[in-house]
Amino acid sequence: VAMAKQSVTLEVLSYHASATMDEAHRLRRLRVPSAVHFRLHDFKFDDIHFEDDDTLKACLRMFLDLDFVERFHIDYEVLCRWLLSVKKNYRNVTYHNWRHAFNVAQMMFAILTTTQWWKIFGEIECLALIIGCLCHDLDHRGTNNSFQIKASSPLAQLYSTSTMEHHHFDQCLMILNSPGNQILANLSSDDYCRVIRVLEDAILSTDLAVYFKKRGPFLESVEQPLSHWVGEEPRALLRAMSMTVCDLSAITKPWEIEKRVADLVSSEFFEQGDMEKQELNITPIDIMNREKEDELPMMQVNFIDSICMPIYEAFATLSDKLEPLVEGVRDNRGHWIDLADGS
Ligand SMILES: CCCOc1ccc(S(=O)(=O)N2CCN(C)CC2)cc1-c1nc(CC)cc(=O)[nH]1
Ligand SMILES: [Zn+2]
Repeated sequence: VAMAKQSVTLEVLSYHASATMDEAHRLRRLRVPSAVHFRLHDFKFDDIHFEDDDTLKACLRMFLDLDFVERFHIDYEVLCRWLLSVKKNYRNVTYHNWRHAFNVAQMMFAILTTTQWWKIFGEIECLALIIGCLCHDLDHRGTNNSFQIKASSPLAQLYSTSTMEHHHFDQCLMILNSPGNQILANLSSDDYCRVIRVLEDAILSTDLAVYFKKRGPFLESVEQPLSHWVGEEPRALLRAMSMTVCDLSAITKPWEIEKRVADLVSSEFFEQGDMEKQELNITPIDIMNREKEDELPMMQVNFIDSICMPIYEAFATLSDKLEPLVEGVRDNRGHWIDLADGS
């Protein structure tokens, strides 16, 4: 019986994960426009007018232009199925959905190519970073780590720290190992192990608690010459910080985009607050409490000052090509101040 149950579980897991054969077959035959057509190098990128198919084609374009398909002998139809499976394993939640992951991956692509930092990281680490961005919030339920603990959810029993981020990594591995989705199948075992190790570190680095721990040492090293970042530890630190820079990058976008995304973030926060009131019978923290909605603009100003500005300024110090990101944050700070003053 146990074996039977085990096989059923695996069946369900692999079915749930992998997209059907014909979806992948359909996607692989579509023409994939250029990165310039999709504006994938643009820091002001906006996915609002993208159909779901366009997001998948844009991901194919990123893999092709970063030369991953050639260098890692990735079977193209397997890549199509893997992308469909990743997208399928994002839930239809307000903010932490496929579109968020897609935008985070596009920002990583834009940074790696515009700064030429792909030369510092090399192909293996770039592959892990892009896979990490696409997978970093897999199966997000629209609730944060502290909610898992408060609700003593099954995930909190599995992982006591970085609860959601461990689950996202677990989901990422499950899809990478699902039949028909094994885009890393043709890597040497050394290369495979390196990708997985960098991948785990990248996804776990998207926990803001981890970012706070690592940011100090990073900010102290930004005055170092670029050669400093070639070293193993400095490179790992730069990768971790890059994940946060991409994860929070809506704050750098033109006001219309930032406003739209902040509405999604606050809606998801308020939905969690509602659940905490109704199901857990506790008063949610201010950022998740609808009754404090009028304080939202000031919260964003604090978010920018305490979390965002330091890291974007540090990145612009490392590469002046990233100055537009800092300008975007400064501009949005002004808009949030205006809204806070009720003007
Ligand atoms: C937009 C609705 C209000 O959104 C916020 C309110 C407060 C703070 S906070 O810096 O004070 N801080 C962060 C760390 N938490 C543990 C405690 C609270 C951050 C955000 C916010 N977060 C994100 C990332 C998901 C995106 C975004 O746009 N805004
Ligand atoms: Zn995220």
